[in-house]
Amino acid sequence: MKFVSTRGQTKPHLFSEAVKIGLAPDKGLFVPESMPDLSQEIPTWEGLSYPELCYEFFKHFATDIPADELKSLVEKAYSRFDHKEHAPLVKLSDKLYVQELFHGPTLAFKDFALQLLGCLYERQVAMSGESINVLGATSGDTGAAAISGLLGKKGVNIFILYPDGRVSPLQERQMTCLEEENVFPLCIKGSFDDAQAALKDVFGDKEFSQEVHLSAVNSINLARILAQCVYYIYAYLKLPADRRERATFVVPTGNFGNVLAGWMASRMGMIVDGFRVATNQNDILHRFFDAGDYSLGEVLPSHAPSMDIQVASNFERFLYFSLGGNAEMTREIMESFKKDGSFQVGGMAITEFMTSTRMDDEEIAKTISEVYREYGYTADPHTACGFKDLDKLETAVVLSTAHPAKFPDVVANCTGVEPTHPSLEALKSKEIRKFSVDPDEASIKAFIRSKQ
Ligand SMILES: Cc1ncc(COP(=O)(O)O)c(C=O)c1O
Ligand SMILES: N[C@@H](CCOP(=O)(O)O)C(=O)O
Repeated sequence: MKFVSTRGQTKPHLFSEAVKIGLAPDKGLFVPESMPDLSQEIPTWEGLSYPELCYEFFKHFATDIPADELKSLVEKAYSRFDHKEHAPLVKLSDKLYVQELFHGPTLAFKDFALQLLGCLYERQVAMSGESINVLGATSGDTGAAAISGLLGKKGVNIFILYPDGRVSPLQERQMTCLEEENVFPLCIKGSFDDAQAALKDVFGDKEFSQEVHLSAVNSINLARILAQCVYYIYAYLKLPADRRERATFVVPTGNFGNVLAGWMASRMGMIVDGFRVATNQNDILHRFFDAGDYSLGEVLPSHAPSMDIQVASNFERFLYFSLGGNAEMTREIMESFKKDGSFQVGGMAITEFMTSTRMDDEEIAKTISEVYREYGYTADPHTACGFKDLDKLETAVVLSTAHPAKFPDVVANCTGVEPTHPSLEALKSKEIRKFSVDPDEASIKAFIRSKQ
């Protein structure tokens, strides 16, 4: 299996090479050259453990990694989860399920991909003998998960950009209360979009990328998306057989990596009724799926800070596939979006298979209270965005993307009970260590160089 760029100006790469590069040199995103048809295999995976399922899935993509090595990488990646099922499916009613994706080391769904990516990078460093510099941008959860996935791995420096004051206090502590010399939390003035735009400019400098062996941990990295496909298939196989094809996955959405992963799994043969993109008040994606309007607005802080995003990276992959793999058109649209901050849908079909909802802060708070009262279930503010208009769906699987204890204040206000988690409690007495940088290419490159 090879991977090509959504912008069509990069030669096809094998899995390990595409993972190492992260962003394609033509500034596009890597995607599989063709989608494997897994429709016959998926039913045979019923009953597999999470790591077993992950291995079966990755065999189709990581074709340049020997099978026994891939198996042990996957086993190691999922050894630090605190639930034996890793991604348990909780039934709230006959028609309503929640898939809990917060049982990894940093209590958010990002752990599923970043624990694995950490192991893939460790293998790469061991094989090449070259150190790497990992650069990421976060609105709260990717940063902590990336640091956890890479902690203690030899030959890796970690630089994480995040918007100062716009992640939850405990999310910030997860990134900054560490004593490791090779971890650099970099706060910037501005929004996550500013951090992500600067990061893409840094990756866009091919010479610099090669000079410092730069690697990506955001969902621009194709390994992130592929790893996230697995829990959809896991949930699908845990549903009663007669509900599977009637199910809609409801996905709290920001950078569009999570829902894209599910949608890709469906294109490989996981037959479901559809996907629901659930946004907070930063609703560019809702406006697109609802009315075909893809135009930038200002990023507004919300109760669900990790979804305070307007420029969703993975929308480019969705565009590429929806345009039938037309890289030239994808490139033109993305370039004009960068210039004008909007684009017209034109001939692109928006299907009922991907629908959307939006919630403002008032609705998020109301929903956390209602879900707690009605089902005795504590939803974090991101997960809460998924609980809208569910009566319109035959069967809903809401992805629970973060542990409520990461956002204790808003949850306690809505339920009367403060959610806690021992790993977060332990951080409260530790010292914060962070660095300030300007969110521009030159300042970030200078900082990275100064740490070589
Ligand atoms: C808790 C939480 N929920 C949902 C999302 C949105 O996921 P995605 O960016 O993949 O759309 C994020 C951030 O990515 C998050 O951290
Ligand atoms: N919400 C994310 C934003 C980055 O998304 P990613 O999936 O591209 O890493 C975060 O928590 O940082």
